[in-house]
Amino acid sequence: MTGVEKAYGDIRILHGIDLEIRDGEFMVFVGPSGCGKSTLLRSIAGLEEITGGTLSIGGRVVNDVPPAERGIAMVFQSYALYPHMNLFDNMAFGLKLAKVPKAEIETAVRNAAKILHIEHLLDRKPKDLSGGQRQRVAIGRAIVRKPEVFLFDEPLSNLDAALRVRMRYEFAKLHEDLKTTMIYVTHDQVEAMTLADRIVVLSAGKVEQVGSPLELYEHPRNVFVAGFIGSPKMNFVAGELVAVAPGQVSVKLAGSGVVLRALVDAADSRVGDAVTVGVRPEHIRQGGPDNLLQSTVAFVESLGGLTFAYCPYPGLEEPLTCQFEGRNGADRLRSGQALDLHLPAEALYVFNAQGLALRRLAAPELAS
Ligand SMILES: Nc1ncnc2c1ncn2[C@@H]1O[C@H](COP(=O)(O)OP(=O)(O)OP(=O)(O)O)[C@@H](O)[C@H]1O
Repeated sequence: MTGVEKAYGDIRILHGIDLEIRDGEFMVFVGPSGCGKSTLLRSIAGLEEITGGTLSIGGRVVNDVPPAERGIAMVFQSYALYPHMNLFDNMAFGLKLAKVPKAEIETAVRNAAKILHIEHLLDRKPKDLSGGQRQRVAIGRAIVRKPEVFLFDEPLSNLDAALRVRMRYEFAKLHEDLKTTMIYVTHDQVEAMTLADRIVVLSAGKVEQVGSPLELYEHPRNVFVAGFIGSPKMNFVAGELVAVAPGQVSVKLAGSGVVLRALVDAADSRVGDAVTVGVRPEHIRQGGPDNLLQSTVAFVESLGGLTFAYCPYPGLEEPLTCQFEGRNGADRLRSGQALDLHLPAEALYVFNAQGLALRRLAAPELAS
């Protein structure tokens, strides 16, 4: 798609989206509530008419093609099953309307039911199913149509946490089996990270970045993507550049005046520039040779395998979130305890006053 725009009257929702989705790709649209991801998906489906730009599917411009002729099948968050029909009829309905021969419908529905492990439920009505089973029927209804593209709008958001994890795996498997292009909308970045071949991060109707999950995690383009991708969220600290050398900068932190070194490409940056330093909770260490912040632990959360320590620091509105492995004594951390936090230079991100990331140098020691 190129320059895709959507407005309701004067209210512009999508601001010129350029995006290419590859054949067979699992593409996830992610972003905060209201950013326009459902609108973009519905525009692809043809359920919304775009107000600018060009939308093509498989090389054919579909701007004026009705939804039923776009070769897509959409699965909604609400499942939209027909309550009075049993599962077989729910899945067969679209094919019956399209006057597909009976034997062919029978085969298609039974195949889809097999893929989704709901063969034994075909006589039941939707009300006699669990949430996860209803979700499968909704997917089954899409599968029988053999679309070129599957569109999923927050399909897991009505399910409980354990079932979401299970269904996440089922989605990944479905994609592996069918190898059909899938576009999946979610506001949950963990879902995006685990399912996607590539992720599109959207905010306020614009694309912030497109890339593989690890590209976005390791090389976010800007503060928004850095803060959105990764769990727990990246910590941010305001500061000012006090030294600029090839491949590295030194940043004086606002509030404390502590100077941290970061291995980033300093091109176009100058001493005196206002910057934001970012560090992921999982990259903070207890003690180390340099880049140290002396803090007092305010609060500890132990999850067994992992321990989170929340550590206030002068100049920070919120305490730094630090994530430690449960072993090596991290499980004995207590609130009130003094802690030297080591922020490794190669793990730091630096963003300029416009919020754009200075290019990070490869950090192989962190990749493992
Ligand atoms: N028919 C409409 N008329 C006017 N504004 C609309 C209409 N439909 C959606 N919007 C607005 O468009 C914006 C984007 O909505 P959209 O549903 O695409 O967001 P989203 O990113 O999918 O959010 P969520 O995760 O909350 O569903 C929202 O601000 C919404 O209020």
